[in-house]
Amino acid sequence: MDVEALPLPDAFVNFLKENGLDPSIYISGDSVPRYIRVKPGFEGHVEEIADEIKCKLHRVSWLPNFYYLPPEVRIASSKAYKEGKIYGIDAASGAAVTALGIHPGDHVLDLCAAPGAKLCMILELLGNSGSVTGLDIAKHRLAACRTLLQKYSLGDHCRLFVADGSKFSLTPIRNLSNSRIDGEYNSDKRIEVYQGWTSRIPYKERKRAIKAKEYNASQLDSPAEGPELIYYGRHSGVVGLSKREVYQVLNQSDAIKYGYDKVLVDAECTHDGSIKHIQKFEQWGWTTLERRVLDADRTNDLSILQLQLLTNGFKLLKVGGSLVYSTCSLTVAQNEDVVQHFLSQNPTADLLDIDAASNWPCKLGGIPKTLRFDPLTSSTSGLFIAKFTKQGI
Ligand SMILES: C[S@@+](CC[C@H](N)C(=O)[O-])C[C@H]1O[C@@H](n2cnc3c(N)ncnc32)[C@H](O)[C@@H]1O
Repeated sequence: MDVEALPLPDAFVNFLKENGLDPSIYISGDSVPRYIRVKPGFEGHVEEIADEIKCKLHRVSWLPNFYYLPPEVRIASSKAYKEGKIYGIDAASGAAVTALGIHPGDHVLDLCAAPGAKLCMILELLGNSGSVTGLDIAKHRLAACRTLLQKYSLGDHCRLFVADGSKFSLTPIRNLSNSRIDGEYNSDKRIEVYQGWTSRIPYKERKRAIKAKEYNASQLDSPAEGPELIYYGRHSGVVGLSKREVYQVLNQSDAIKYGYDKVLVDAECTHDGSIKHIQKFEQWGWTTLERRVLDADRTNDLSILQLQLLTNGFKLLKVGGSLVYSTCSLTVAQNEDVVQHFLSQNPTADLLDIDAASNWPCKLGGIPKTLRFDPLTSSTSGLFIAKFTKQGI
C-alpha cells in the first residue's frame, strides 16, 4: 500500500514528516497483533481460553505470560476476560514494566497510572507484598483504573490518588507505619483513622468525616488542596493511619533513603506511536486529532510536562532505585530530547542498560541504552523506554 493512499489527514502526515517519522508504520496497523497477558495462576487455562475465543493464543517468546492473537479478535465478551483471567496490554507496555525490574516487597510509584494496564502488571509482579501508589490527574480515568483493579482483584496493595504527578510528594507507605505518635488516637478521638475502603460511605461516617476535616484543617495537618485519595486496598498500608500520616510529604533529604524503590513515568504524550490510538480518530474525527495531538502549543507544553514529570518522579526515587520513563510517541522531542535535558539538570541520574532487553525485538534509541519499539520492527505498538538510577551524592 502506498503511503500517500493512507487515510491520514495532511496535518498528521506533516506532523510525522516534521518529526522525521516514517508514515509507513501506519500501513502496518492491521498486521500488529493484539496482545494479552494471562494472569499468573491461570497459565494452565490457555487452551481453554483459546477454545472459548476460537483462536489460538501464541506465546510471546520474549515476555512471560504474554500471548498474541489476530488484531480483529475481540476478547471483551469472553468469559476469561469477564472473569479477570486475561487482560489486554501491548507487549511493548509489558516491556516497560519488565524494565523496572520489580522485586517482591518493592514500594512502587506509578506517576501517570490511568487507565491502568501497567499498574495491573506491576501489582501482579509484586504479588502479596510491597505497595503501589498510582496517580493520575484525570479523576474519571483514575476511577476507571480503580474499577480495573477491583475486577482483577489486584487492588489490595494499592492506593490511588488524583494528583498532579509533576508536583506529587507523598511518602511511600512503608515509612508511615512507624511514624505514629504513641497514644495520638487515645488522647484525641477527633483524629480519624482510615477504616477499610468502601465505595459507599454511610451517612454517620460522612458526617464524622466532615467534622474531622474541619478539625484537621484547623490543625493545619491536612492539605487544603492537592492529592485526593480515591482508593486504598486493605493491605496498602493506609488502613489504621490518620490523614496526617497518609499525606506526609517526603522531603528531598529523606527521599534519598526513604523514597520509592521503583518509579514508572509513563508520561502523557501525543500517542503517535500507538497505531490503534491514531486509528480511533477515524471515528472521533480528524479535527479532534489536530486539536488534541498536533496543536503546536500543546506539543511544546507536552515536552515541558514530560520533563517535569520525569524530574519529579526522580526526586521521589531512593538512591539505588530504578525509574523508567516511557512514552508511546516516536518523536525525538518527547523522548531523547527530554532525557537529554533531564540528564543535564540532574547530575545524580544515570542511564542504565535494560538487562532484560537482550532478546527484545526493539531498536536502540537515539541515546545509548534507550530503546524504541515500533510497529515495523517490533510488531508492537510504538514505545520509547529509558531507565535511570539515582546515585548517592
Ligand atoms: C500514557 S497515559 C498512561 C497510561 C497508563 N500508564 C497505562 O498503562 O494504562 C498518560 C496518563 O497521564 C495522565 N496525565 C496527564 N498529565 C498528568 C499529570 N500532570 N500528572 C499525572 N498524570 C497526568 C493522563 O490523564 C493519562 O491518563
